[in-house]
Amino acid sequence: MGLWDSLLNWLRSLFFKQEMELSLVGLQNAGKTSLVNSIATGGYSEDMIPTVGFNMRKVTKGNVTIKLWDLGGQRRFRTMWERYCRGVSAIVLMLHAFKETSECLHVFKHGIMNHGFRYVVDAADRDSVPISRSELHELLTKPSLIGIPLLVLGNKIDKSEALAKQALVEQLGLESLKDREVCCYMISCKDSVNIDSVIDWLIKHSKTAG
Ligand SMILES: Nc1nc2c(ncn2[C@@H]2O[C@H](COP(=O)(O)OP(=O)(O)OP(=O)(O)O)[C@@H](O)[C@H]2O)c(=O)[nH]1
Ligand SMILES: [Mg+2]
Repeated sequence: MGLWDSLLNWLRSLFFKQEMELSLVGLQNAGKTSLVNSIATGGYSEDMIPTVGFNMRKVTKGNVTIKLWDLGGQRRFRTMWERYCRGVSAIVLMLHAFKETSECLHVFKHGIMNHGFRYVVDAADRDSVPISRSELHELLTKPSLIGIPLLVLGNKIDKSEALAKQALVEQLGLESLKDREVCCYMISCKDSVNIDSVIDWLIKHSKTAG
């Protein structure tokens, strides 16, 4: 980048500061805190501690300061989601979407957990799409959240059992959401797949600071 371009960018950043606030919701183990780390530093770790309550992180990308409310996904924290979604520029729903294979169903129907088996998923993972669907639709019925754009992120596409985007959109019933903008990306925090698209989407939804 030339000196002139750098100077222009610097001037632009002085005059066009943007800011946004968003809330990350989704079941436990979906990868919400991993996404925050990925956006903030590009780092990734297998050893994550479940979020208790919530964390707030501020991340700056170019001219945009993003205030992220990273909410705990365990059942006892889900009643807080609505409070932290009020007035934000966007709601981000994250989930790990795994398809149910016939072998997988067999394992669960017969209550066998064979650790040599290729599709070893725990019960919470197996149910994550239907539970995410009902939590999402319940959240979005709240009058305080009408019209807030929704970004759905299907995480962990590095895994072979990950669902395809179309299947995820259908299983979450996203097409029935008519009162707001809805967008969906399939991502991997582990392999940094589509994290750039997520950041671009967020930046497009920021507002000029008042
Ligand atoms: N394979 C794979 N694992 C991931 C990915 N993203 C996150 N994980 C793993 O998923 C686990 C849970 O990640 P967290 O970021 O703590 O999940 P969370 O949604 O913040 O969970 P709560 O805070 O309990 O709501 C961790 O072991 C991560 O390493 C991914 O893209 N691929
Ligand atoms: Mg977390």
